Amino acid sequence: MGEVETENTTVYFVERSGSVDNNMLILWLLAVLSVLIHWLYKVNKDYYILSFFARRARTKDGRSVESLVPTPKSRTIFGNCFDCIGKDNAEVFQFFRDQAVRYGECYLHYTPGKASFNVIDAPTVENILNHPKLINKGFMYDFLHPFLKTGVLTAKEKKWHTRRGMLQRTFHYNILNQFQEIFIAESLKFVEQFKGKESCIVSLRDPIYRFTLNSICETAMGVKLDEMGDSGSHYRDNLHHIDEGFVRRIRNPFYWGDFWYNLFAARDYAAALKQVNGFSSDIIAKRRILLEEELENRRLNQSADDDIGFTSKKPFAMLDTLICAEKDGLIDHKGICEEVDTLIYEGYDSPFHVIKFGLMNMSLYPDHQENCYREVQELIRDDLSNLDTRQLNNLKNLDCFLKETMRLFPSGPILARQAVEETELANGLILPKGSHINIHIFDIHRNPKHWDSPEEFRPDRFLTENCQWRHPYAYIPFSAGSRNCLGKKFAMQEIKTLLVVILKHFRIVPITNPEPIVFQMGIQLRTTNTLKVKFVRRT
Ligand code: HEM
Repeated sequence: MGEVETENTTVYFVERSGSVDNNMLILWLLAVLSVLIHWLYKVNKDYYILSFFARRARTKDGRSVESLVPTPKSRTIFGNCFDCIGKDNAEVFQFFRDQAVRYGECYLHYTPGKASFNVIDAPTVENILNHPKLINKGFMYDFLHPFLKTGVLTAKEKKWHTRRGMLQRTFHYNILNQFQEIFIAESLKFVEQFKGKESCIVSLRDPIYRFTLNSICETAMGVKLDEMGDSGSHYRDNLHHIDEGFVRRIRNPFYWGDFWYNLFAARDYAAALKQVNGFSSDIIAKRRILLEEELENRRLNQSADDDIGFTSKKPFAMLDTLICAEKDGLIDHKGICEEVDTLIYEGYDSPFHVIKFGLMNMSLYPDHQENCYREVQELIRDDLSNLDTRQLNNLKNLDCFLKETMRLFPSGPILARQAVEETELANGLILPKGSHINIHIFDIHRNPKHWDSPEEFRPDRFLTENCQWRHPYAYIPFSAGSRNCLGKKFAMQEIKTLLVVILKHFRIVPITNPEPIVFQMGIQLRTTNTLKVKFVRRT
C-alpha cells in the first residue's frame, strides 16, 4: 500500500497485485464449490447425504422409488434420523402405528446410514421372511448382544444354522410331552396363591412372570427356581431394566454405535447384566451336577432294554442336549451360556404377554370365556388326570380364543431383518446392502386389507372354514420362514395348561374402571399401565 499527499488530503492506494490475489481466491472458491455441488448432486442420487450417507433404494425398472413405495416426509432435513427424538416409549409406538395406518402396505424411511423399509402387507412379508438373502436379523438385535451375546435369536448365517439345528432337537414332541407334569404343577401353584379367597384382584404381571420363569427353568433347564433363593425375582427386575436400556438405544440414533453408547449409557445397565448373566451361569452349573447324578442313577437302575437317552421315563432338560453336545465338541461353555440366556429370556417373556392379554380378554368377553370354560369342563377331568398334549389339542374354543388374543396383542410387535447384500424384492424394489427391514406384526394383524373389522375381538375368525381365504402371512405371531419361533409348541402347551387350570377354579371378571391400555415401544409388547383382573372362585 502506498500514500500520496495532496494539498488537503492524503490519498491511499492499494497495490493492484493484492486485488488480483483476492479475485483469484474467489474464483477458486467458486470453482471448488461448483465441483462440490456437482459431486453432491451426483452422489445424492445414490446416497441420502444428510441422512449420514444412507445408500438410496432403487427400483428394478428405473422408475422413481416414490412411485412404488411411499417415502414419508421427515421431521428434519436429516431424513427420518431424528423423527423419534424427544418422544417417549408410548409416543414412539404410536408414531409407527400412525405411519402404518397412513401408508397401508409399506413405506421407506432413511435412518442414519441406512434405508429402512417398513412392511405391513402379508405378500411382501412372505417374500421377505422366505428370502434367502434376508436371514440375518436387523442391526437393532445387535443391541441385545451384551445380554444374549450371539445365541440363536441374534446369531448370523453359519453360526445360526448350526445352533438352530442343535436346538431344534430339544423341542421334539417326545420331550415336550414329558414337560406336561411340570406345567400342571406350576399351574396349580399359580392358583394356590389365591387359596382361601372367594374373590381377589390379580395383577397381570408378577404372578404370571413367576409362573413363566419357574416353568422355563424347570423344563428347559431342569432346575427348580424355588431352590435358588431370591435370584429369580432379581432376574425379573433386572431384565426389565435391560429392556429399558434397549429401547433407550433404539430411540436415540446417537447411541446406535457402540462407541457413544459404551461411553455414556452402558454403565447404567452393567450391574443388571452381571446379575442376569450370573443367573444363567448358576443354572448351568447346577444342572451339570444334577445331570451327572441322574445319569449315574439311570446307569445303576437300568434294565436290559432301557436306554439312557431321551426315551427314559424321567424327563431330560433341554439344557442336557447342549451339555451332551459340548462333550462331542459341538459347542463350548460360552456357547451354552448364550443359548441358555436366549431360551430363558424367550421362554420367560413371550408367553407372559399371551397369558396377560389372554386373561384380560377373558375378563372383557364373558361369552367367549364361557365357551372356553364349557369346553374345558366337557373334556378335562377335574383331577386333571387327562390334561395331556392330545387333550389340549382338542380344546378348539380355547385355541381360537388364544389365536385371536395373539392377533390383537402379538408378543413381538415388530421384527427386523437386514440385507447383507443388495436385495431385489418381488415388488421391484431394490434394497441396497445394509438396509434395514421392519416387519410390523402388530399392524399386519390389524390391516383391514386382511381382516374384517380388525379391532373387534372375534375368535371365530380362526375356525377352519374362516381361515381358508386368508393370506397365510396375515397372521404371524410366531414369525414364519426359516427363523420362525422354536418354542411355539412349548409355549402353547404351557399357556393352555395354565388357562385350563385357572378356568376350572375361577371366573375372570374385569375390575371396575380399568384404565385404557397404552402400548409402549419395546422388544416385546409392553403397556405403560399394569393390567388387572378379578378372580371369582367358581362354586
Ligand atoms: C407365545 C409365546 C411366544 C411367542 C409369541 C414367540 C414369538 C417369537 C417370534 C415372533 C420369533 C421371531 C423373532 C425374530 O425374528 O426376531 C421368535 C423366535 C424365537 N423364539 Fe419364540 N415366541 C414364544 C415363545 C417362545 C418360547 C417359550 C421359546 C423357548 C422356550 C421360544 C424360543 C424362540 C427362539 C429360540 C427363537 C429364535 C429363532 C431363530 O432365530 O432361529 N419362543 N419367537
